[in-house]
Amino acid sequence: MMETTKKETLPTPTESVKLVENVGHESVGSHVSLPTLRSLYLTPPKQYTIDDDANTITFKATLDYPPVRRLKPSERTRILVTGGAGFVGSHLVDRLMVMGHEVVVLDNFFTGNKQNIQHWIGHPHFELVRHDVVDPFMIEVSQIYHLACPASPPHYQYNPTKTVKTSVMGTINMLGLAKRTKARFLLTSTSEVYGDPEEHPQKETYWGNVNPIGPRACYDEGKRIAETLTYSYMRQDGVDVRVARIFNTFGPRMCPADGRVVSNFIMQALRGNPLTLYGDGDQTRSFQYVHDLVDGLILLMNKRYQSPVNLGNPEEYTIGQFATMINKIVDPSRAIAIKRLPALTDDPRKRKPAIEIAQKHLGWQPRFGVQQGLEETIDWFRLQAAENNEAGE
Ligand SMILES: O=c1ccn([C@@H]2O[C@H](COP(=O)(O)OP(=O)(O)O[C@H]3OC[C@@H](O)[C@H](O)[C@H]3O)[C@@H](O)[C@H]2O)c(=O)[nH]1
Repeated sequence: MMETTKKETLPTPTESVKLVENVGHESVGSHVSLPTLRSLYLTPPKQYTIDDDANTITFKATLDYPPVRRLKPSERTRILVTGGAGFVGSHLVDRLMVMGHEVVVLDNFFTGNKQNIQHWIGHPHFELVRHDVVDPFMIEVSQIYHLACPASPPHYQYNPTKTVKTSVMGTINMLGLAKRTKARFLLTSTSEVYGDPEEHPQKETYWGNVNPIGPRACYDEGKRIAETLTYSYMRQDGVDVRVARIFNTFGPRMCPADGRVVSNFIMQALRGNPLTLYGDGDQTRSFQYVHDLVDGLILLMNKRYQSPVNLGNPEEYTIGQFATMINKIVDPSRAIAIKRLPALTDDPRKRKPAIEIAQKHLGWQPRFGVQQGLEETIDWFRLQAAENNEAGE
């Protein structure tokens, strides 16, 4: 069923409308200008040439790597990022590389994409290993950012047993590595540990309302046990741990077909198709731009706070409002068309982070308004569509 709705009124964004030009925090060396980061995904050097007559594509080696900060060897840290070729992982890798550190990426490329970190391959500070964290991995590192796990509901529900194994065995393996090497370990947990919350906004002290046998359980129970494992290794073995509970995040390098609301709505609007709204569209989410999340993760790793920390932008929208917003940015002249689909099982009705802990203990709060983040993300999706067309992919 397709219908056309009238424009909905959007809530006033809580963020100032001043555009963000710099990200990061000098206290942990993560500060960098936004144009520097944008050059890594919005204007990457073309790494192929096309011969239309012969119908061939020729890939080139990268000649110039992006500049990285000059650190003394004693200041440079060897950092492992699991899931480093994924959406969030690759932005974290960009930042750690630009900061001047040595970065080792593990990825099984189930949802990650080599292209996301292509611009670092061959760099003397960078290593890429195709590896599944379900199997043990040996290396000497000082910090571990453990991101590896599919995060989009259709991806993590595609093979739920594997998702549980990734969270449980993957986290045991990485905690074992942290224990042996005395590396600091950061788990990327999720707002999904709160399930369909009965407390709003969600504070870190809330224990959640999770259906342990539903279709989302492989992910939310998987991450809950990953948190349990993390604090068990801390108490039992003295591992120095950090836990980030990440709320809905969006940005360039989201997989256009990953099935989450931001990529679905943007792709549908760009193609001139109706936007698919699950259920009544009154369920809410709070969306943060990926650079804010990366700022928060690096601060968390480098500060001393060991309890879980919410990282998210409290700017809350109903999904119906969000559809209107995306449609308007993509094409202000187009009346929105909505295709209503049945509500998903166990879909949380509302979600919004309480961020007082991050503000107090990390000195972090989001800087990007949703509007600026969406504009940049839509620019990137447009670029992708043009490039894929050209490369015939
Ligand atoms: O096309 C769509 C896609 C999604 N939706 C709705 O939009 C809302 C958000 O859905 P998403 O799939 O983007 O993300 P969810 O909030 O359900 O899960 C996310 O939670 C936090 C993270 O850990 C993960 O990235 C992801 O699991 C849901 O209510 C969903 O039903 C639509 O209405 N239409």
